[in-house]
Amino acid sequence: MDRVLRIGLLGCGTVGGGVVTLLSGEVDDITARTGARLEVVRIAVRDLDKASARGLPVSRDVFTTDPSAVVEDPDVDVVVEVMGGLDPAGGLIRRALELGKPVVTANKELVADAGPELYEAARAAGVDFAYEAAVAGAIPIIRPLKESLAGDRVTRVVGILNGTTNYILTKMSEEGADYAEVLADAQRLGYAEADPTADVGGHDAAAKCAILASLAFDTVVHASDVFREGIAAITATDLRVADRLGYVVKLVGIASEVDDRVGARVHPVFLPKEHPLASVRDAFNAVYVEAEAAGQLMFYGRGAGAMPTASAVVGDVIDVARNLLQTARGAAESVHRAKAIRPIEDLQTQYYVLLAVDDQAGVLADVARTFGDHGVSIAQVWQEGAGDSAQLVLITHRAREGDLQQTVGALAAMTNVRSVASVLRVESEVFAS
Ligand SMILES: NC(=O)C1=CN([C@@H]2O[C@H](COP(=O)(O)OP(=O)(O)OC[C@H]3O[C@@H](n4cnc5c(N)ncnc54)[C@H](O)[C@@H]3O)[C@@H](O)[C@H]2O)C=CC1
Ligand SMILES: N[C@@H](CC=O)C(=O)O
Ligand code: NA
Repeated sequence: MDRVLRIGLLGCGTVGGGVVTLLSGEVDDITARTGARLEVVRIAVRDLDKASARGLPVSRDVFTTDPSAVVEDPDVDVVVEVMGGLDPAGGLIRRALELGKPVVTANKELVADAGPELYEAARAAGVDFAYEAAVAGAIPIIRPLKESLAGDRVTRVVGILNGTTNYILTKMSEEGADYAEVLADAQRLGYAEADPTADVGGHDAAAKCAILASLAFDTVVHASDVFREGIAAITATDLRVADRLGYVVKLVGIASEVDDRVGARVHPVFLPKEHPLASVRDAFNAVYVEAEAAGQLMFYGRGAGAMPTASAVVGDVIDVARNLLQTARGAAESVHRAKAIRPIEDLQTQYYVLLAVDDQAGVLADVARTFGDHGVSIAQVWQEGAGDSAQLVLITHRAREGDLQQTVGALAAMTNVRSVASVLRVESEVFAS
């Protein structure tokens, strides 16, 4: 008879539902691969009636509204956390590890906040803590960074790390879709976080960027160390200008190490249409890794949605279950070394600046002088519209972010500049460090 390993799920929303579906649909294959039958025996949810009404292939008495009961249940061998948020998820995971139960999570917010403490708790308990689903959904990227590339020196990681925003930007630029309507679609399709401001504000991508930077550079980078801008301010004009100049607008996360300092940033960029990341559309994600010996690698796939995310979660469940059967642990995170965070002001890249201006003689000269006064050189400039809707579009040469920020401050204070409507970084084919 097959050995049975019993799974306790914390949360059964988009991802949890996918996990239950996957585990119950491929029983024979999963049993063969694991060496044990995996059975979901307890599931914590907020609303019992809502959970039962979903028609998932589990009996009603599996559900509870008490997540602690799942963790504490002696019948639960492996805990899968797919409820999200810092609390109570963090405390529940700590307790599960303390009880010697391996944990699988999809919670990037928590891993970016408390990852090192949780890895340490898992190490002390001699069990696994796995989080492949937390970054870029279905795409295997945690395991490649932690294991496959352990012999190499990663220098840079660039990723489209949020499906919701990539979906929104794709629909806005290709179909002229309305921002609010596409965001509602992304929510309906199960891509968005419970609070979608985490997606559009760049917080979700910043958490993922922090996790990738920590793994790539053997250090601890928290989400708060990641410079962050979201996509809420992107306009149809920005998308049109980008297109005209041969770019697409993408929200990217970029982590790099230069001279023992780690830079980590998430913001929208103008990306050349021929860059491999430019063709990553809809809710797809991609992570582009540069390593000294391996050269360039690109990982591509679905970064959000029930089944793609469940694929990564169940892969981890099988991994930790195999280890549990052998009373072994999988690869641990490397020992962290303290590294300074590189301030965004030190970044050097090109910029696109859109200004609403008074349509009068001399304004262009005044604007150009302001750029020049701060050491920022202009590569291209033209006027769009006239009268009350006059706008100046400027593309700079490579400049220091600190100088650009000062330029923007000075522009905003000019009497003939009505507003600084947009400022976006322009990345050439080789990303700036
Ligand atoms: N939706 C997606 O495409 C992806 C989501 N994730 C992550 O997976 C996790 C879950 O996301 P979703 O399934 O989309 O969220 P969701 O909001 O659809 O589901 C959350 C579930 O947890 C339950 N829950 C939350 N707090 C609870 C509490 N205190 N007590 C009992 N039950 C509680 C809810 O009732 C619900 O069943 C999050 O950490 C998210 O960031 C990761 C990758 C992709
Ligand atoms: N809300 C996230 C889900 C996966 O992490 C996204 O849109 O990418
Ligand atoms: Na992943």
